[in-house]
Amino acid sequence: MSRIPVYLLTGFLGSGKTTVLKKMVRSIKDKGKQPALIMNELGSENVEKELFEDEAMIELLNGCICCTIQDDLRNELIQFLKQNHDIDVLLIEGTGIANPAEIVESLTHPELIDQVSIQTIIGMVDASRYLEYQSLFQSSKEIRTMLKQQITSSTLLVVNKTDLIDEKKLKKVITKIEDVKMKDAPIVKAKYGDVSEKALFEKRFLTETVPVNNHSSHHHHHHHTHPFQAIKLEGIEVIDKKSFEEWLKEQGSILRAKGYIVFKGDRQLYSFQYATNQLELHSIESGKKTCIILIGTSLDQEKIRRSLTKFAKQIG
Ligand SMILES: Nc1nc2c(ncn2[C@@H]2O[C@H](COP(=O)(O)OP(=O)(O)OP(=O)(O)O)[C@@H](O)[C@H]2O)c(=O)[nH]1
Repeated sequence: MSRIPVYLLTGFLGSGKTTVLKKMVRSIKDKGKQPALIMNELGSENVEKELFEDEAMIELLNGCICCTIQDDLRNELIQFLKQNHDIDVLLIEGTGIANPAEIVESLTHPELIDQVSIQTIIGMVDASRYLEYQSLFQSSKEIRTMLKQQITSSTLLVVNKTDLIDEKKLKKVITKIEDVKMKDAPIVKAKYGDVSEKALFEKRFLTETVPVNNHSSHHHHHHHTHPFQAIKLEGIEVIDKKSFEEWLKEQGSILRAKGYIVFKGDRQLYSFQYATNQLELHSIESGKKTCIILIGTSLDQEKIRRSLTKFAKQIG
């Protein structure tokens, strides 16, 4: 099944997300394709809804995708994709305070990862307020943390509202962003979100499914840079628990792992969560296929597949 391309837009309140979203909707429609939008508002009403009257839309109200309604996003999206087969592209705008990593989290859930393909995470930055938001005296720790999370998980950074500041201040803003952003994520300057289509739509996130028992050599070499990746490994029958933990820790560039596994000598199916070097296991009813989903930067899928093959018993 082919995955539906997904574009994520993130950025602090008022940074210009909706401005860019409108532009993206227009260019998708100009190509004769059908976009759908997911807009997430903190309040109980989405005031921007009327701007996108013609588009299929899921509204997630009364909460931020990143905290209270992550499960909602996943479930709504699963339902939505079942019912709307004519959608070509999905655009997701988080609230101004969403952490995009949490949206990536929902989209790479085992139930959803085969249906969607994140293309890029566009981080909007309000250049005219950035220094103020970073200032210890003028903002709060929460705001600084939020901005940092948004910038570190974006695969393209749009420094917007450059019309409101001078060249010197802009340079300072860009230097600060360069200090925290993902290595391969480019920075583009913009006024009213006037970023080229090429920059906005370029694929900068890779989602792949890799069968562990695939011994044939038709593995593709990706020459493009993908600063961010999600790899789904499938076809694993049982795995040795101790080796699995060690293996996860050895994969330095993994930010997050999850999936369903069965351990050697234990027929129980587990859902596992791995973050900040900690493995959490929850036994679940059988009925799900085993898989391991890895999210990280510069992952070498062939190396990962080979090292996993060493200690995992495979299906087929
Ligand atoms: N001066 C200036 N204003 C801009 C620019 N980009 C957007 N704006 C204006 O800033 C306001 C906020 O822009 P939006 O695109 O709604 O920002 P947003 O990130 O969606 O805002 P939230 O919904 O609060 O999260 C609007 O009035 C825009 O017209 C820019 O580059 N320069």
